[in-house]
Amino acid sequence: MILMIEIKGLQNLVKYSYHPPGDKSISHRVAILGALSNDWLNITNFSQGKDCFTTISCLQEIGIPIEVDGTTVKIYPWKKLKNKVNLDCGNSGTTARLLPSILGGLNIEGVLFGDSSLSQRPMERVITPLKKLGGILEGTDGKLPIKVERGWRLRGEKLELQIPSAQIKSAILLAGLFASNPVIVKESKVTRNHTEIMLKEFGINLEVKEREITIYPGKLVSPREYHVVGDFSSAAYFIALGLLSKEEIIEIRDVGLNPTRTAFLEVITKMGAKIQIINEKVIHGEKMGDIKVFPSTLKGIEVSEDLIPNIIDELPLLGVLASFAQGTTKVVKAGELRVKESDRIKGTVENLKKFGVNIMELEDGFIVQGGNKLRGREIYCHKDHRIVMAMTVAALFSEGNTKILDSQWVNISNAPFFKEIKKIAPNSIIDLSVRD
Ligand SMILES: O=C(O)C1=C[C@@H](OP(=O)(O)O)[C@@H](O)[C@H](O)C1
Ligand SMILES: C=C(OP(=O)(O)O)C(=O)O
Repeated sequence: MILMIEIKGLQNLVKYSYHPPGDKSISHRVAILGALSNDWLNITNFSQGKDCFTTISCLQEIGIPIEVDGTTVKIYPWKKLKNKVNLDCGNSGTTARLLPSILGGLNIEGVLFGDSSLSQRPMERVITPLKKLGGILEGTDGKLPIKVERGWRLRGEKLELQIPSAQIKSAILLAGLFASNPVIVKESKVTRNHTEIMLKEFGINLEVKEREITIYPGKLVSPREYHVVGDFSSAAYFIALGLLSKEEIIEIRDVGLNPTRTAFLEVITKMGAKIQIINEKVIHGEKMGDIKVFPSTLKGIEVSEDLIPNIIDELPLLGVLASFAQGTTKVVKAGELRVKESDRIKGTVENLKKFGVNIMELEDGFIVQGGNKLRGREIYCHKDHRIVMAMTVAALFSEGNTKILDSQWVNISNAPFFKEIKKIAPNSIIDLSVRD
């Protein structure tokens, strides 16, 4: 694994067809629903991110028989689960926020904990709504560790969410599977809807009216085979490379195009990006297709507030693209970025400033004055995969060399990231890893 890298900027890029790894959000969910269905399930193109294997090892820890062979994951029916578990959720917010509902629903006592980053992230946002449904659980000052007790008696309630978060919505919907009556969740803004789509794929009766979702408790039925579409968020870095390149170099293949995930495409198109979507189809209710990316001259934009939840993980990358665009780009109402794996507003602003970008930090976003000429630097990405990948794009279009001190964190969502980057930028990546 590459631990520390140096990136030589402004080298020749090579034409490449990028197949992103399986979608991270969908992989977490299909592993969880597969485990709950208590039947066989063969999952192909499972995510290559460590976070999804964290979910798998937590499920194995509670007694679900799961075999992993590369990107194929086989889930088997189970007879007896453990009564009491300690679950290490590592760096993964999705794991820590979705699994309390599973422990409660399956009547397992447990403690969920995580690494130093995850231990700083807010958990009250799932604890409070789960308690309203009848869940018995407690956090530690609103954070991890979370202690889940046995004996949940979940009832149907209508919950209105103030924070736009697919993880909170999904925690409630998963608890709804075990409730005595239908559970209704009303979102303040549309967030990614993979849980809703997948629950239907597993035979659950679910109604969606605008931002209001009703789940009718029921037994999950395994589809037996599930192919995960390519991860749009991983593809975004490669789309950015294709836009900034002087020549046409990138085509993205078999990528998820669920509209609640692709606000990045909407925003960059408004900035002047030339892209073409082809070969669209739907699998397991999820839209997918190929994206052709053409070199583009970009202009600054004010990102619409309503789109923020659907572009949230791509905002550091948008900061990078805005650095090369003409004019001003403004991102506001994105305070959620401060409570991700790191403070992503700080990490984006601090690092782009090092590259020489004219960027200003706001409480809930940032303002970039475009038209910058970037210069390579030594940077630290606060052990955050999305910051490492965004800054790699910046480094490839900077003069001189950039050293990324903590590049290994890409493995959280996309372990083969640098292997793939080397195929597009063969002379740009120098591996500085020190191995024993
Ligand atoms: O549900 C999910 O799979 C995710 C939801 C988002 O988090 P929030 O729910 O906290 O917005 C996103 O940032 C994260 O990468 C994955
Ligand atoms: C925020 C992220 O994930 P999680 O919340 O699952 O840690 C992410 O992948 O950018």
